Amino acid sequence: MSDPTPQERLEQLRASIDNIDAALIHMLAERFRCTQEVGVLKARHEMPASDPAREARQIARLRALAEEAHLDPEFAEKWFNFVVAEVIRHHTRLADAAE
Ligand SMILES: O=C(O)C(=O)C[C@]1(C(=O)O)C=C[C@@H](O)C=C1
Repeated sequence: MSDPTPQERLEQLRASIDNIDAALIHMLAERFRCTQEVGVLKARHEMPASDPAREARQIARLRALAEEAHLDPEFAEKWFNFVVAEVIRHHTRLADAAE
């Protein structure tokens, strides 16, 4: 079989990107389902919304995984901090509603 044209190769790659983006959305939704339950638990038991020690451990772990996977560890850390900021916002809202 002949090599794909540049346009065909672009379309093949975009089909893979579409699948990866869909998987990421589903994984993020699953993560937020878990953190939502964590938020309810924390609000009910008056636990602090954030846990900086847990975050530090997770950042170290994710940076190491990123390096192994040839992904920029700075990017991995930024992604984690971005997601955690949103989680803490949700936790805080739940705690305020429980007061
Ligand atoms: O593990 C927790 O205690 C959470 O609330 C979850 C989570 C996270 O999204 O990974 C969010 C906030 C905390 O500071 C630490 C971790």
